[in-house]
Amino acid sequence: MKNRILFIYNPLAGKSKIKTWLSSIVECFGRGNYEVVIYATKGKKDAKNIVIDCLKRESYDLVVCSGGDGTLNEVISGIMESDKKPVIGYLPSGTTNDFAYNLKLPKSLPKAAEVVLHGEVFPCDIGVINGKYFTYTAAFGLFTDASYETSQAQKNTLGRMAYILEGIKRLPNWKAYQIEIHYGERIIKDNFIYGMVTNSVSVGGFRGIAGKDVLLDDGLFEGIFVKMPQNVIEFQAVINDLLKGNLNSDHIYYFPIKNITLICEEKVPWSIDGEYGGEYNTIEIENLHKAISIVRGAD
Ligand SMILES: Nc1ncnc2c1ncn2[C@@H]1O[C@H](COP(=O)(O)OP(=O)(O)OP(=O)(O)O)[C@@H](O)[C@H]1O
Repeated sequence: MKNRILFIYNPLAGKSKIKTWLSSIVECFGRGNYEVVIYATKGKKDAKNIVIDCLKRESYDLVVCSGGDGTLNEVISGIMESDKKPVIGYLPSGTTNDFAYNLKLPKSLPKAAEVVLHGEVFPCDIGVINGKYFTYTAAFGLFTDASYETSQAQKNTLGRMAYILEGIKRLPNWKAYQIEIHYGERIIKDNFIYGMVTNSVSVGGFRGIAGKDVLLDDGLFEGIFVKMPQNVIEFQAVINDLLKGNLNSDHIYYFPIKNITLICEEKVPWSIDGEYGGEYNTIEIENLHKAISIVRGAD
């Protein structure tokens, strides 16, 4: 009997790059002796629902998705909510593809399809934030709403520049949240303009933003929380430190996280893997150690 691939792609992700390569990808899977079941997503949550539905009815050896970090999040969430846990393959075709950078995947989609068939399967940590899964980042504050409020049309025209322009528009309106952070035995109370819990060397296309110690399977996330600057010069210095991954700054709390709770009197909007994740007073985040199996490329 042939091995089976469930292949889900977002036809609008990035600049609809997938449409050029669809046939080459299916041919590649065919050469690998796989039977391929294909779905194009039609909107939000579609990828997640397809995974849950298909895995309920049948068995697949691989679930492969093509799209950006949002589509990957939905596929992983679908697998996390299913009883079956097939290996995940990823063909990055989104705008920034942050998580793909961790997986050392080629930019060429047919080459990434070869990696899906012949790469290394490795167990990867996944995050859960108030019951929702995340692959590589959960964040609040400065710029984070740009990640989900930038329109697909803008992204399709300008690529990653669309996110940067949306981010710049928000610069004059930075806001601080008074938050109590509980992790391990420690409690931190401060005013924060930005916070991120991440498992990625790249966030928003900025490489090295989470420091040099990122491992996807160590059971730990990197936590980065930026205190409110006192003036514009301090603000500029903090942004520079953050974007350069200079995290040993007096303005930044930076520490490893297994579990964390954040409490704020006002509701804080969160971005989860670059999509809108809801607004909360209390946030609980946990690292689910080696919860999924995903294919990665070689160095
Ligand atoms: N046919 C569709 N029409 C509109 N939205 C879709 C469609 N298919 C999927 N989506 C939604 O679009 C969102 C963003 O998609 P995705 O992450 O794949 O691409 P992207 O935004 O271009 O890439 P990136 O996340 O790297 O910026 C996802 O949350 C997904 O649910």
